[in-house]
Amino acid sequence: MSELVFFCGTMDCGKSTLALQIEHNRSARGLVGMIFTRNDRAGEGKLSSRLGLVTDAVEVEDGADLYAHLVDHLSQGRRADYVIADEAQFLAPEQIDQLARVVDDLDLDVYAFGITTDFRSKLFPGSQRLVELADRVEVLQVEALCWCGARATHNARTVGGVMVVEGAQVVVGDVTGSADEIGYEVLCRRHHRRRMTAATARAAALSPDVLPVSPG
Ligand SMILES: Nc1ncnc2c1ncn2[C@@H]1O[C@H](COP(=O)(O)OP(=O)(O)O)[C@@H](O)[C@H]1O
Ligand SMILES: Cc1cn([C@H]2C[C@H](O)[C@@H](COP(=O)(O)O)O2)c(=O)[nH]c1=O
Repeated sequence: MSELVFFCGTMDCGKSTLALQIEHNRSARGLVGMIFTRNDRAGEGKLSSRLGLVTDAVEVEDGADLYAHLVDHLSQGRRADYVIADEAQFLAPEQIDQLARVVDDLDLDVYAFGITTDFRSKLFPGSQRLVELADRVEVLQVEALCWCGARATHNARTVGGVMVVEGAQVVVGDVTGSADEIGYEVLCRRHHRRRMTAATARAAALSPDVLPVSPG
């Protein structure tokens, strides 16, 4: 029985790496995948991981019908034995419904990868629909860590290392942004709630206000 599986986690927890491994293992056995992505940091039509691996993919445009894309592809006599959709948080809810239809009507496994929540800890609409429709939701086991050492569960957006809570839901970026750029940092819930990033925690620790005062 084919499945719609949603592999999720914070940024930088290895989702794209796992997508590339699934692709590698299946193609090594002669299977052919249809790979979708949207807004990958490596550019249009790419699925990339921070480990340096990258593969070509179909860039999903606004309004694209993913079910129709598969039907067209197959009716031209071309193969697709399974489907991978990376950065699935950026897909529209209707596109997730189309992926579920690919599973049910075309009998193909669909593996979707994405972050569940945005920088304000609100669900992305595409991820919400995946949680609603997936046969299985798998949280990645290679956990990213907060600066405090706890498991990171939330994604913070930063400007100059300071967490921001205003702005558009979608801003493509990385966890290694330079100081004055918009970037991201993964945090535990406690530090996300307190808006305490690695930079602000370091600054607080260096502040004279929190240095121990010697008596006398
Ligand atoms: N230099 C490195 N050596 C070993 N592992 C690395 C290195 N750089 C990144 N990684 C691993 O890659 C993970 C990020 O993988 P990636 O697939 O790009 O994440 P995601 O798609 O979830 O954002 C990191 O959590 C880490 O485990
Ligand atoms: C939290 C958050 C993230 N994004 C963007 C930033 C990256 O381009 C992707 C996540 O990619 P990854 O492979 O999982 O690291 O999402 C965003 O647009 N809005 C957000 O709130």
